[in-house]
Amino acid sequence: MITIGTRKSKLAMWQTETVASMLEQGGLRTRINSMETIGDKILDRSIAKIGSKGVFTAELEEQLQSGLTDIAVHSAKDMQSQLPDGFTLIAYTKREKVNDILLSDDSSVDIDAKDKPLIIGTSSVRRRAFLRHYYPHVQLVEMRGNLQTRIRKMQEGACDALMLAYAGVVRMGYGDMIVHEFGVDQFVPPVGQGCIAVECAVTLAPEKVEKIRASVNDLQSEACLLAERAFLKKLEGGCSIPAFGHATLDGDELTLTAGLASLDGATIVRTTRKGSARDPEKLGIAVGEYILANNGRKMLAEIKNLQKS
Ligand SMILES: NCc1[nH]cc(CCC(=O)O)c1CC(=O)O
Repeated sequence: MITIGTRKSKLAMWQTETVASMLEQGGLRTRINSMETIGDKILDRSIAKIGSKGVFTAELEEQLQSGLTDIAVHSAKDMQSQLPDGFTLIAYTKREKVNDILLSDDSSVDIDAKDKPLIIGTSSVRRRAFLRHYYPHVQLVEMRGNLQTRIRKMQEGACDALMLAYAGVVRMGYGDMIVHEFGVDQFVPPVGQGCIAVECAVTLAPEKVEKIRASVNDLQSEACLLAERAFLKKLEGGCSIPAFGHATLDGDELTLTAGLASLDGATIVRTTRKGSARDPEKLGIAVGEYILANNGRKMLAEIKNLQKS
């Protein structure tokens, strides 16, 4: 029996049920133990302001630590690059499409019509920075809460469209409200987008770890995610900084595009590099070092300063 901890949100439950059914197909019995975390309860402040460290994960990790659960299922994107001591990610699912999209009730929404006013709801610092950079005519409003809440706020008039990850929107069944897909060349996705990650305590029995990996882990996703996460760790970042990183795999060759934007979108530093899939972290670290050395370190200090105020 594998006991799975998860947040209660619809997306978290969808992801957890997906992983549970992969485990069941691998011949393992499962039980789901869902809970509401601090991050789910605080909806009136942006995550960057609450302090992103573990607001969605700390309580799930307590359950892993105590042995109440064997694994926790998360959106890989929401995981800090440096997990607390004693925890590790052991499996990554095959990825959904990784790009961002615009969601709206109004199919006439056209972000490229630069003479038409457009209000977009998002609280992601990366999406805000990219929008300011590539679409300065767009007006931005803060938008938190789960997908269903955000759609309701949009329908009540808070904004014309929401900017979201394709993966979450399609998983929740709102694919028919997509009015625009952003290309990953300009809007480089955040580290981990579209992938589900399995976390456990380092004390979990190795036989269980192996069985879980055998039914859930996708080796290509894993190579990409290890490179992306090594990059983010080099920047000491999580989802509260406007960093981005997207790896793809072709045979044995990994390609990582990653970088950092300033909060106002005025400056974007990025690079693309190739490396071996046999050592994904080496590529992630090299790209992180390059970004830090090429204005990234200074930009990070400025970002942290602005977020304090
Ligand atoms: N930060 C919330 C979150 N975490 C994962 C997803 C979408 C699915 C994914 O990328 O795995 C979302 C919503 C969004 O960013 O639109």
